[in-house]
Amino acid sequence: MINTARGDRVDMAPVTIAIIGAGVWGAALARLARQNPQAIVRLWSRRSPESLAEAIGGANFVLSAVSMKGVSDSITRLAATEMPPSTVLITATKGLDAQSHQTPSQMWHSAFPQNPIVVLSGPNLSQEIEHGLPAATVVASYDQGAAEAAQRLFASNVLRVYANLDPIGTELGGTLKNVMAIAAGVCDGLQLGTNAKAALLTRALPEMIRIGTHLGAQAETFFGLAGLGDLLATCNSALSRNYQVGYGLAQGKPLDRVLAEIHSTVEGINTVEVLVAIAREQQIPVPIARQVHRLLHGQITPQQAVRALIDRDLKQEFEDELL
Ligand SMILES: NC(=O)C1=CN([C@@H]2O[C@H](COP(=O)(O)OP(=O)(O)OC[C@H]3O[C@@H](n4cnc5c(N)ncnc54)[C@H](O)[C@@H]3O)[C@@H](O)[C@H]2O)C=CC1
Ligand SMILES: O=C(CO)COP(=O)(O)O
Repeated sequence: MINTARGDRVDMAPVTIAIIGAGVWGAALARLARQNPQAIVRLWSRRSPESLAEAIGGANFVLSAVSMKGVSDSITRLAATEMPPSTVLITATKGLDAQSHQTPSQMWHSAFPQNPIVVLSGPNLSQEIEHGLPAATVVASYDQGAAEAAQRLFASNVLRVYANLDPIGTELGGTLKNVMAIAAGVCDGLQLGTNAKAALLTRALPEMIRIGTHLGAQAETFFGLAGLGDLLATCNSALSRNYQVGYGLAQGKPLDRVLAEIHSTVEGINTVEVLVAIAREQQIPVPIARQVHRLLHGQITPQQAVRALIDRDLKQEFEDELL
């Protein structure tokens, strides 16, 4: 049991964390880590005056909060430093690699097989975190000690942190829900109502589980904060950039205009490509993701996407589910 009441850490020695990627999520995570009086927090970006080697020097934790497109490059940069194998690597990216279809934690593990790898993911809209609103998140690792160290580091009176032993499931919950958030934005943008939204989110979860378990996740993880929790947060918030994409498309705007207006990372756009490719190869039913994919490629209108989902062959509710 870890005592973190009111942010006090009775059992914690000073620790240093270097955060790579000073986007909105990296900045919010730095703010969260600074809640811990025992933490020395360094936030590094490609524009920082100091080198990456200097930024990570003596760090107990190195956390990557770069977008998916920056993960390979960040790995290459870090590999050129002399990071010791004891450094705990935390990944907070929600995406899938377009070429290898790997998750970020799998990529980090391939590059640094000796370092403990922790995934940090949950229903954590950065703007709410920046406003100091309370939230909960998950740190997951095959190395329980590393997950618990990350838990002690981030737990505070504004963040409740749970640990688990399923990094892939934790990571994929946050990644796959981005595709569903695009669909949810369409649903709200078309003003389809609460019944339709409940149906969409309920059917989204087994779709995420089918792909997630194929990729090595445990099904039960999708019922936790990093799965259902993040699905609910992202699909119900206009703060979500993925949701904003769906909402904008439902208003008849072209995708390039919607993306120009958002002017930030929208991971669901690339994730749906990987998700649909895996589903095709493995013949995994992902009807919502398929419609999102067709919509983003301009092959159908938002209205046609809704119609296509409703017109599917009738079936048993749990016929091909894993649960
Ligand atoms: N914003 C949010 O509410 C949350 C975001 N995330 C995830 O965190 C990741 C980052 O998202 P945001 O910070 O929101 O996006 P952002 O667009 O604000 O920042 C992305 C950051 O990645 C950096 N980056 C990109 N390529 C890089 C490279 N080659 N080397 C070094 N840095 C590079 C950019 O410079 C930028 O600082 C995404 O995977 C996102 O899904 C996760 C939880 C919450
Ligand atoms: O992952 C998030 C919240 O948990 C952020 O969602 P967006 O990337 O859609 O803004």
